[in-house]
Amino acid sequence: MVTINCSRGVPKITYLSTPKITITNLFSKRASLVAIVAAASSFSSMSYDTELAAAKKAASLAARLCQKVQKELLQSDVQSKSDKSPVTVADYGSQALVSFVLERELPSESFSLVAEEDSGDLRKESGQETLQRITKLVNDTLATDGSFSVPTLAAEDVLRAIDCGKSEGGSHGRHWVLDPIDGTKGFLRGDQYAIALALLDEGKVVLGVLACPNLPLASIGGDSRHSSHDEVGCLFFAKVGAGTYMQSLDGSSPIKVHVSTTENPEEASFFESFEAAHSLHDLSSSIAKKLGVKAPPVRIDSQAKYGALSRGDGAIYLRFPHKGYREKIWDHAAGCIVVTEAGGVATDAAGNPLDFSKGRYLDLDTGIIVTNQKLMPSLLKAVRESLEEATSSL
Ligand SMILES: Nc1ncnc2c1ncn2[C@@H]1O[C@H](COP(=O)(O)O)[C@@H](O)[C@H]1OP(=O)(O)O
Ligand SMILES: [Mg+2]
Ligand SMILES: [Mg+2]
Ligand SMILES: [Mg+2]
Repeated sequence: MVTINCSRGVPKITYLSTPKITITNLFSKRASLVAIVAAASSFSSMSYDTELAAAKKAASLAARLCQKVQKELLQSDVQSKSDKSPVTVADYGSQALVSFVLERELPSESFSLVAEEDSGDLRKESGQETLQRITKLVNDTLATDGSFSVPTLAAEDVLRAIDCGKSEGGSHGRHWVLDPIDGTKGFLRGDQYAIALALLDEGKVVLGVLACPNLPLASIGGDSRHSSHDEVGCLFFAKVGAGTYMQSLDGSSPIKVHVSTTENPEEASFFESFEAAHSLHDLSSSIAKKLGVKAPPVRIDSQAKYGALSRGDGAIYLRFPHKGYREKIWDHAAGCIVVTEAGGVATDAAGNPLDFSKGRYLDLDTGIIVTNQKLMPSLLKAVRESLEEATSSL
């Protein structure tokens, strides 16, 4: 529902849930007309087509920047953040680029971005050389897209674009959610990583885009053989109620994708983090064994796992971070809609849906599990039993 409140002649529009328009305290006929036109145009944009096009463009350009850096990776491009996790010129450059492109492409919308990186270290004396390199990378990448007739961005513009990502998100209004490089450790190893961008509207994920520059276009499922000749670079995108599509980052026609429909755990393979520090591999293998999964785990970095799952490369994703780790919304928002619109289910270890409306962090029980609708009940049972066994053996 859209409510228009024109108490002082200025129409204020609030979205509620069902498609009905109410106009309260109208001041004049003119005000009411303005209000109805504004509501109708805002309402029609609820198809999120413009936002999706902008998100695809932003993530594809960011992927281009990241690919360039990964090819030329220099030791000086890697810094350590205060939590000791790595950050590269590509993480910063990707965030600046996505922030800049979204604002440019959607000038009529108020812009709120919840993103991983901030410019603190780049504003220090020691960060100046890195900042110059990032600024050049962003400008060079923008120049590869003919549609930006912008003058060259200055270092200060880049810092400002990065810092747009400080929003707290929440359950009201619209917020973009960005991980500029998800799986930085995979990126540094030359393996999988993703640029993950989603839009929250009133606390719900309404669209998501995952750019996975190193993911083969062909299946990476259990039995698939890979060769260095495999074509790589996938762009997954999903819109609420409209399904999930995949195209190549080079711009092939999108194809609709679906999760695996297997009901038989013996046929199901499962994904988990490459990094043992990110997820408890022993717990996953105990769950898989209980469930009857025969294939060994497929270990890859980043939300590329959600993308691979959405096209049926495997049937299950298990993620159990070590005690004390708090999951951030940018690590799951895009992946979650990509997999759910492809027919999958993503919950915490207790079976609760993931709630992206609580700010920058996800507030969840123990871990994240993803599979198809048919396997979910038996997966939840196996998770519960394995968690009970793990607790009783402490
Ligand atoms: N100690 C940790 N435990 C769990 N996840 C982590 C940890 N440190 C970083 N991450 C985040 O986990 C995600 C990668 O997960 P995966 O193991 O599935 O590749 C990334 O978002 C990564 O952040 P980042 O975005 O900085 O790379
Ligand atoms: Mg990081
Ligand atoms: Mg991440
Ligand atoms: Mg990241």
